[in-house]
Amino acid sequence: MTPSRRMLLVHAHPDDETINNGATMARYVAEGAAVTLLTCTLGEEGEVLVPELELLAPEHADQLGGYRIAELRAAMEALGVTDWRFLGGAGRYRDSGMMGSPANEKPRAFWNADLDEVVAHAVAVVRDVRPQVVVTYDENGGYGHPDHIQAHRVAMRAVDAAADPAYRPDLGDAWDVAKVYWCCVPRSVMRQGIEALAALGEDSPFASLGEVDDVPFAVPDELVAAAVDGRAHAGRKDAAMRAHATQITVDGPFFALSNNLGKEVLGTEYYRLVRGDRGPAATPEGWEDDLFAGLDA
Ligand SMILES: CC(=O)N[C@H]1[C@@H](O[C@@H]2[C@H](O)[C@H](O)[C@@H](O)[C@H](O)[C@H]2O)O[C@H](CO)[C@@H](O)[C@@H]1O
Ligand SMILES: [Zn+2]
Repeated sequence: MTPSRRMLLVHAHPDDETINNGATMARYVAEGAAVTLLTCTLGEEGEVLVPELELLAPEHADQLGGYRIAELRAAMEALGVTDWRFLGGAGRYRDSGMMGSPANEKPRAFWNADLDEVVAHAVAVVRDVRPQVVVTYDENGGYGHPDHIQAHRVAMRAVDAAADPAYRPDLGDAWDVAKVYWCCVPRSVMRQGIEALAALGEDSPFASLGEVDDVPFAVPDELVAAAVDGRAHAGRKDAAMRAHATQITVDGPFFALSNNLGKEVLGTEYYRLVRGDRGPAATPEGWEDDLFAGLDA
């Protein structure tokens, strides 16, 4: 029987889901909600942090995408997520590389995809899953990665199109998503994380994140709508991060990507509400503590 509470997360690469929403996903799975992950690319253009796997990189054997499918499978097992899909099927859209990199020009790059085609693939998933809640990135993709920006565009257009009965009825009955959230980190929380990193001292394996204002996905606290306390599931998030070993180094409560920018493995994850009605204030800051708050799901 399909759970009454259903959420869909739209992400660009394998690892984004865990970094941004790993604790949230694990919590809602544990609470019996249906959690579906839609990943837009295989992450073929990523760097490789595991020395013995470095020949998988795009400039060598170009096999990283396939390998990251296995990493994603292990991460989903760690979080308890059983419904995870690739947009248009595994391998349809290629990781576009960082903004301005030569990979942006590759013909199959997600950044160059025909948006109408991509949105149709996404609408098919929305109308199949029928989520009350959709989670994706803000309009800058969090930090300006082209695939994140494209994933944001596809998700937002798919939410609108899926609700329109006149749009592609062959893709399923219209479905109106009740609430749409964008991932974020409150500036106040980011500031605490930077101070925690600094306290590790110069010999920390994780470089500091710099100043709060330098962190593009840190937003003023007043823009935040929800804080999901997933600390009871932080162990699952930690295991899922470790599953993405080619992309993420985890050391205790901190993790870093290949640019060594360290962040704290946050058990509490934060969201901006951009569609739908905000549920009742449930935290000292006046935020929701449940993405399904206010819904009779
Ligand atoms: C978290 C995320 O979106 N990772 C992307 C990103 O990876 C970055 C990229 O390899 C960059 O060169 C590094 O300096 C940085 O540390 C990485 O986070 O871009 C990759 C290429 O598009 C992508 O595969 C990866 O998932
Ligand atoms: Zn990404």
